[in-house]
Amino acid sequence: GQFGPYGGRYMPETLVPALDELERHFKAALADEDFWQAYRGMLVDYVGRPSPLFLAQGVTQELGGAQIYLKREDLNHTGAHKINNCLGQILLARRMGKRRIIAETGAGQHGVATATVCALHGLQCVVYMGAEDMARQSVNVRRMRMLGAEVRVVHAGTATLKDAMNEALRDWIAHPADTYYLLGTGAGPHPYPWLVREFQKVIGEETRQQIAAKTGRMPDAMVACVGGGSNAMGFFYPFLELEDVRLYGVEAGGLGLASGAHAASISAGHEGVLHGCRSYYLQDGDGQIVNAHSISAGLDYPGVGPEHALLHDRGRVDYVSVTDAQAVAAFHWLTRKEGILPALESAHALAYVRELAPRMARDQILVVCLSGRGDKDLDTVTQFGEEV
Ligand SMILES: CC/C=C(/N=C/c1c(COP(=O)(O)O)cnc(C)c1O)C(=O)O
Repeated sequence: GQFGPYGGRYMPETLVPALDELERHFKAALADEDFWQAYRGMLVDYVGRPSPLFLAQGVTQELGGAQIYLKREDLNHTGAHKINNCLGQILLARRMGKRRIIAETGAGQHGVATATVCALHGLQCVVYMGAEDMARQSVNVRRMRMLGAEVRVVHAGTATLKDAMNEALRDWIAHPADTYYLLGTGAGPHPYPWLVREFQKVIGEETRQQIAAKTGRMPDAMVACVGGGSNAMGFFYPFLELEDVRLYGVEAGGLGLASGAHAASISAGHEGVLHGCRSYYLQDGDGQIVNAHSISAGLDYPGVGPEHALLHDRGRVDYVSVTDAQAVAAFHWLTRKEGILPALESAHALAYVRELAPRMARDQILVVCLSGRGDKDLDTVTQFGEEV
């Protein structure tokens, strides 16, 4: 694999030419300064980068510990970090002459970002989305369709992200020549985990420059939520070499790890293969993938990217989890304290910040990746409150 024993491309033979073609074009793009100039230009002029690094004084005072900075990926165009990856991959798709773009989505943020770059470039867009996720992220379904994408409902399995990814891969296997699969997280067959990290590391590169400019130092701790792992990996990657910077990846603890209803692939899973990639997955004794659960559609996936699996084994990143209830509480907390509505996915990172910050000294620095905005989650959060 590309990440120690993890990664690889465990896919049907019919996809090998498409994966080889993608890797060849990505390597050529990596060496093409014009490609990166075009990509970086769009990040500034279209996405609105650099995203702010905001010192959240309200929550810092309340918790009485570390200085808490928020990396505001929620302020990007389309409302999350997903656009960073989509802008890079759509330029690749054009280099490859592909006119039909497909994607999977769970929270709908990746789906909206894919539909956005397809509208921008006049390309056909098909997004696969589980029926469960279409219901709980309905505002994003409407945005995708308004942007001209065809949203295809997936009823199989739990009708969530894993099932949407199954259908997207089946589509690609059936149309490898004319179709580009715009994969939305740091998972899937090689070269996707590497490629997505390269298009998300701008988050961490900006953070490193911003925190140095604001404080003259590096952070003592960084926190990000982990679904497939792309916002966390993009955020952490430029800091991996700085051993004194503690890194925390927060998985979805759902109804609690003991309940079995969660999506904590590293905390409660083990090595296996899914969607073409060797990594950590939630599996039963026979190696069958078990259903994941999370209140947040974007974390509701029974696996994690291979680079996180390696960083876990090496002990470079601590992987923790918080429950649905803790995430919802953190959603209300940031909203009422800082006037910022976080995505439920990002609220998992914030819930862990509430535990970690008080354990740190006042002169220490904690940075958290606010991966997206919470407009899409208002109904979910309201309904959760009624159930309690
Ligand atoms: C690609 C499937 C995941 C999706 N979203 C995942 C997500 C995540 C988790 O995905 P990763 O960063 O890749 O772990 C975190 N924050 C927000 C705002 C998200 O929307 C999506 O479909 O929008």
